[in-house]
Amino acid sequence: MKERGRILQNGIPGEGPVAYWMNRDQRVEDNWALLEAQKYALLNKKPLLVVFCLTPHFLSASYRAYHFMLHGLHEVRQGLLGLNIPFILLEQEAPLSLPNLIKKIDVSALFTDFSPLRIKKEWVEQIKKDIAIPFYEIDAHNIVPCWEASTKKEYSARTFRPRILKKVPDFLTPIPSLIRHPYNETLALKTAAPLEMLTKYHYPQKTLPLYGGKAGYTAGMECLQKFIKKKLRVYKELRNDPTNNVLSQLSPFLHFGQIAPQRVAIVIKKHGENHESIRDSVDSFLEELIVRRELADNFCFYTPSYDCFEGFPQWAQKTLDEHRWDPRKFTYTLEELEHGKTHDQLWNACQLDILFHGKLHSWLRMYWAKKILEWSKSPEEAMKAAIYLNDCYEIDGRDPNGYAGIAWSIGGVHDRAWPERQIFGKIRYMNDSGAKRKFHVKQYIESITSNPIGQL
Ligand SMILES: Cc1cc2nc3c(=O)[nH]c(=O)nc-3n(C[C@H](O)[C@H](O)[C@H](O)COP(=O)(O)OP(=O)(O)OC[C@H]3O[C@@H](n4cnc5c(N)ncnc54)[C@H](O)[C@@H]3O)c2cc1C
Repeated sequence: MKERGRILQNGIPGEGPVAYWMNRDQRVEDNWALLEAQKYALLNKKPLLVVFCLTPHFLSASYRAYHFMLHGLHEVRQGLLGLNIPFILLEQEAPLSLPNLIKKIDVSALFTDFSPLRIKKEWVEQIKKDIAIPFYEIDAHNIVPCWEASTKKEYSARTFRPRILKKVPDFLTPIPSLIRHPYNETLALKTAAPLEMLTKYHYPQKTLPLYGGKAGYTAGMECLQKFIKKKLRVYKELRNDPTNNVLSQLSPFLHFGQIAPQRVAIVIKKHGENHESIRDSVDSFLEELIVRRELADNFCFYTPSYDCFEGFPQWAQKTLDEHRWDPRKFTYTLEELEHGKTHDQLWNACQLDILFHGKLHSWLRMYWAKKILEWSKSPEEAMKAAIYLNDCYEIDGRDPNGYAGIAWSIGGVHDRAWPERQIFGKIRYMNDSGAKRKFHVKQYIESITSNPIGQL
């Protein structure tokens, strides 16, 4: 089998259980990091436990994101209990209190999943300093581990596609199941249940929860089945039409790792093999799920400043600098943007869609971010505003896909130079005439303004 993990630190194993620090991949099923931790524990005849570190503030996440995540973790805890694997929820200064726990119960080896984001990298470095046991990282979020897919920052999907597609057959393999763990860990530790945490902390209260609390592995797999049954057939043809939303709606489940991209790819591919007539739609969906999604991880992994102007390619920085002082016909404050109070009806509807529903259609996300560039005093300000709004309100925000998508829209990342114009320079421009050619703009606006279900 191909290696999906790497050693973060060698060390001297403790005498106690093996621990999996669950972070980005919040599921029991199809989780390579948990599977590897169990393999190690079985080999060494050790108990196994899972630790989740809860921080009441995470980037700009609001209550809606915590609500979705904690419901998913509730299901994780139940699933682990049935497999004789304790689930520990660490609070206080989590995850920096993880080394204390490791020492207290003499953990023999630590496993974690992979994230290319700065915050996780910093946590890993801090924890490495404070522990002396073996520490492993497994990429359970990408089909091809990020460092295997490419060893450098890729210029675009065109350069990344052939590299990753060459490796996909080696990694898109059947996923084994966990077994009921045969070695017991009797913890003298009292640990809280995820749903208790919903009321314990005061999370940023900007939004109502979404999906009626329907989060977690079961809800994610139901969403996948619904997509296959009702929308996949027309995915390629209608994917750019927000009034006919045929997208999978899987991104919240994928973002929190409640379902595995590898499982989604296996199920979709199998369905395509059995239904030749929808082959184009299957290929189009797998391009998004595998190539575009893993390209976003590649961007964040190899670009320390993935959320800043400095993360843009040189040509984009140059052209934006040349147009830095171009007059702006409209500028808006963050508050005006946040409440959808601009002159542009379509943009306001997009922003209300984000506020009410926590998820904007793919095509509209590009339009939404590009207008923020057009109406901000500088590209830096535009990046800051777009990232804040995306991370705070989008249920799938705080994700490499979001940072790459915003950097694509505002800073030409993974794109090429286009004919030059005011403010944008050579960054690709979008306007509402383009939107009108693609879909019924008025119908979209009405569907949002007449159906508000969230609140500020
Ligand atoms: C400005 C901007 C902001 C974005 N912010 C986010 C974000 O915060 N979180 C997020 O997950 N995606 C983000 N995207 C990417 C994309 O818009 C979403 O992944 C998609 O809308 C999710 O809906 P879906 O699952 O129904 O999509 P589907 O079309 O059904 O796609 C299935 C999966 O493929 C992946 N995918 C689809 N499109 C892209 C893409 N362009 N880049 C990378 N992966 C993709 C996602 O994991 C998605 O869940 C952003 C794009 C832009 C332009």
